Amino acid sequence: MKVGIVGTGMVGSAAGFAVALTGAASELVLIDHNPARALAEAEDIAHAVPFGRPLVVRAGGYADLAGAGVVILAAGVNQSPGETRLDLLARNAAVFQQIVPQVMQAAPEAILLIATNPVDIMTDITTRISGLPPGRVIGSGTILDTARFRSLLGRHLGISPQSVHAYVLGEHGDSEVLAWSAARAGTLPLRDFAAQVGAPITDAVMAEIDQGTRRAAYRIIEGKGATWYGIGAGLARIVRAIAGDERAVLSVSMRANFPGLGDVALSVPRVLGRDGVMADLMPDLNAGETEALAASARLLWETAGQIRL
Ligand SMILES: NC(=O)C1=CN([C@@H]2O[C@H](COP(=O)(O)OP(=O)(O)OC[C@H]3O[C@@H](n4cnc5c(N)ncnc54)[C@H](O)[C@@H]3O)[C@@H](O)[C@H]2O)C=CC1
Ligand SMILES: CC(=O)C(=O)O
Repeated sequence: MKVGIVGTGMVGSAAGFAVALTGAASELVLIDHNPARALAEAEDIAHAVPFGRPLVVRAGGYADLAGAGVVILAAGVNQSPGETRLDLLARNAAVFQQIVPQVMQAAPEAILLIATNPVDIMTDITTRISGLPPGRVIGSGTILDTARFRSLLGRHLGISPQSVHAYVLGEHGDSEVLAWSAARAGTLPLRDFAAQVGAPITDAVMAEIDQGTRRAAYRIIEGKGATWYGIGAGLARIVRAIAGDERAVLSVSMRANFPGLGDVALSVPRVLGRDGVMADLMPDLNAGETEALAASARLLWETAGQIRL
């Protein structure tokens, strides 16, 4: 499958690198406002191909997206230390008003995969600008937060994150909801597994994992200016699910009806295949998690409502 990436800064190039190593695509086209950057990233990623999977990589313009199955949108500004993702909205909405029509003109059949922050609102905006069915405009949403949650739970339990089945829901941002009550490890409910291995989930453990997940981006940005490896791998994972028609269950963002509110883009676990989102799966939540998810949805709905297109 041909994959395009618009915005080849840290996130876009990390996604391209992960696609090259995992074989999620057969052809990669890199586009950036700064053509020299796209050219340099294409050349650098091409040098990883002999160590990865067969792939043709090149820099190009929008017309080169023709025939792409997925186009990743990672263009725009990122957070400076102390900024929230929502602080980026006005600047990145202006960027998307410029790029989405050009992508649509060149590749009307493509599934759009949004990484730019605030990713849920950018997914909402892209759905509205493109006119595509919502299931074909996918935000990376909480795929990264879910990976962070699983990684910390796996470390606490002494098992691989691949054996942890837990999700982060709602906003990819400060109001996100860690779905503790639906979490499982191996075949067991999380707390039963934790008791068996002598690593109980105490309030202190929950607080530490919550902050470790929710505040991860802030810590990394403080230390090295931006985050890119985790999201690059997450974007490649989504591309692979689509390209292989995998029907994989991943927590991603999409504009959909939220009960009692209306249409809003946020993350729940969703089934992903060749045509994009095939189904939404709402985990069993306790009362506190249900309330937190409704609050996250309301925040996103109100913020998206402020954007005039
Ligand atoms: N969804 C997620 O989980 C994550 C999202 N992000 C977000 O991804 C976005 C990109 O972050 P970075 O790659 O670190 O930023 P970056 O500054 O390294 O790269 C952004 C790229 O976008 C390009 N660009 C800007 N305007 C453009 C336009 N009109 N057309 C084409 N290209 C344009 C720039 O030239 C630059 O190369 C940010 O909004 C960041 O917050 C970052 C990490 C995780
Ligand atoms: C920057 C960002 O959104 C993240 O690393 O979660």
